[in-house]
Amino acid sequence: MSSSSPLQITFSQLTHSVKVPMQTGEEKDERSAWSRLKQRVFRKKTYGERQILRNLDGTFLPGRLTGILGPSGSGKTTLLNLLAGQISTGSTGGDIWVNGRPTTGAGLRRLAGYVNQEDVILSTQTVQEAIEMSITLRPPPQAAEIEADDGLPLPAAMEAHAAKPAAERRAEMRERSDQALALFGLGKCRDTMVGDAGAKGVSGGEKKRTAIAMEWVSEARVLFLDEPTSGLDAHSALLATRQLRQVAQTGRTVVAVLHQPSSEMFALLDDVLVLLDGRIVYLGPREQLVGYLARLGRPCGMYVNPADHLFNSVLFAEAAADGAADGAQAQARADELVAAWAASPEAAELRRRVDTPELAPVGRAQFRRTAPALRQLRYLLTRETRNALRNPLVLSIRLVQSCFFGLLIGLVFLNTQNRSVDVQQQNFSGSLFFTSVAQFLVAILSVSSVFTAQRLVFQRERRAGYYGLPAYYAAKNIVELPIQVCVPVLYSCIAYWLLGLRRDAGRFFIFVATTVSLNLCGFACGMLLAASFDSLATILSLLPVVFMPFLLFGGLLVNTGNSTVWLRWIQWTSPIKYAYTALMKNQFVGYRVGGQDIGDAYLRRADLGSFSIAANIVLILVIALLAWAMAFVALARLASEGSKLHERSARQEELLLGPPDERFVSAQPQAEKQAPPRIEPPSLPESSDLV
Ligand SMILES: Nc1ncnc2c1ncn2[C@@H]1O[C@H](COP(=O)(O)OP(=O)(O)OP(=O)(O)O)[C@@H](O)[C@H]1O
Repeated sequence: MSSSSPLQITFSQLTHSVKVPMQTGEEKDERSAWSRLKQRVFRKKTYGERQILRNLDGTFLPGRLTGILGPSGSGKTTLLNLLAGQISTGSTGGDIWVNGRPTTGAGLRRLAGYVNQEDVILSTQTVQEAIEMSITLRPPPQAAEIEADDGLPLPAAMEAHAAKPAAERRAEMRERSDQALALFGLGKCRDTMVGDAGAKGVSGGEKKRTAIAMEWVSEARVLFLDEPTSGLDAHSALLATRQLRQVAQTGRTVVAVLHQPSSEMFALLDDVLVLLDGRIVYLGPREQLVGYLARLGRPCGMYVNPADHLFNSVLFAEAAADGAADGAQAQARADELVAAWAASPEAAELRRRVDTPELAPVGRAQFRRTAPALRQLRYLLTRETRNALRNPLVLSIRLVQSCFFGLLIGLVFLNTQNRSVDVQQQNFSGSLFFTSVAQFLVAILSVSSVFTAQRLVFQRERRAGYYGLPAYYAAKNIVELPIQVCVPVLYSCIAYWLLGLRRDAGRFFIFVATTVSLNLCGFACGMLLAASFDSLATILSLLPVVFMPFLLFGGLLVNTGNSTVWLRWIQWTSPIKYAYTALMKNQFVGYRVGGQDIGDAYLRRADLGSFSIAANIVLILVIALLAWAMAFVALARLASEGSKLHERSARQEELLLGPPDERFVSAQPQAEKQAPPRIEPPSLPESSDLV
């Protein structure tokens, strides 16, 4: 079955460089401070290329755990991200192959699971829910699909699985998540929420293992992990490495960047890649590293951790000897180590492996898949609802806030209808303006603060292929909708009657419709801001710039008919103005006090335009729709930001499914091509083996 085929990743002459601003020497001149400032501000910045990875040749083998080691800044994360298709900045050169088929990071991303340093998981999910989300939204290939790779049409095979009764599929999912919980030692905390800095949940180690388990259950045949043990205590780090080794032993290709592995952790590695200054100084079996270093004249003592020896006595030899690393000396040492590696028999053996890779076919069932859109939507609706309910503080603050504003405005302008004509005009217009401003502003702030906190989760999940943007956006809006309706309804029920606005059910419903539309508009604008800027601080500093013109042209502060002509257009962009106009017309059209018609005359003086109430409400909704659409586009950009997620994805699949590169086919005997080595499906270790 090709789904069990091992995947060997090979790369040759891999380079990566980024543009960095050039350091121009500061002149020690006698020019005035002003001249120096001018020179600084107006000087044209020049950029130079910085090579982060330099001509790397290597291979990662299936069934083996490879550890990438090296000093900070040596390019470990860059290499991992490049292969996992997580980099879009800079320029990349060289070749990458999977089982001899040419590909790029974008192609590998269709096959590989990726765990980054941050372990971003929605904080209100429990460990079990997070793992089950991965199974539901990124279902592993079913037996039928694997068979399909051997001949049957794949869609038919997928349909066969989808046709299984829901209960049966649920039982399969539960069984799979139980296996993951056992394998990664997460049984004890299965029902604990993941948590975040604000609300403590599982421990750092458990969170990391949950992130790994989420990739494991998706059955990706390749796993890239960036520092899966950082921040863990020695025992948890060892446990995590042991689990990675077990995952590798099921035939998967596992590559992890490791920092300072202990001797026990080091002993669990099958292969080691040592990077220095963006170049390889060793790549091969772990057990041969010590012998190799001894041949370089750096023998490792019997009771010394080889990883410590590597760092302290080989990579940083000069620093150890002299107490400080001189730049030129360090460079010379790096050149020497790279040259020694290039001339070594180990490098020749590696070259042979690079030139004669595994050629087993890559199957369609090996590509990572996302569940059908409807299943995504159903799942996300449940998750978003659960998330809202598990954040009762946020929900209750919004409701309490609404009551507070309703009471505040109601009590300040209590029973305005019993006051004199002048006071009524002033109080009603003031309170209706306050209503418009408060409803709009509170909606913007509440949604942008909540969503900026979830931005990273969305970005990571979207990139990891959990769901499509339409399903996410629809679920987010559907779950938010009742809240955006309840908040203004609550406000209206309190404020309308306390204020003494016209006692007429029709007018009350118009008041509610206006505040609800305005809330929805504020919600959409908040989403747009949160999708466009990455921090709440940026949004808060930008908000006055956007908000003040809306406020100024909101209808109360400036009589637009008499304002500066070329600035009047701003009023047509202001949802506050439309809401205020609708509320004012609702109150003042035909409003009579003691038989005297005071409403229409007042409205004429206010010069709020000729649009009807309905037209004003429709215009608020049009702005809301525009902001919604723009927020969708901003989210789409956010999801693909920093990655070439969809880059020629179909073309990459085609290449991976196609025949191996000619150069490898001619290099290997015919017999090997016909009968690729087969790795049996994973057999799960007993959980008791793990600790
Ligand atoms: N986009 C970029 N622009 C400029 N420099 C970059 C960029 N990406 C990486 N670098 C630089 O490339 C070098 C390698 O970075 P990388 O993150 O791969 O190192 P690392 O070995 O993973 O380090 P660490 O162990 O500290 O995480 C660093 O000096 C880093 O500053």
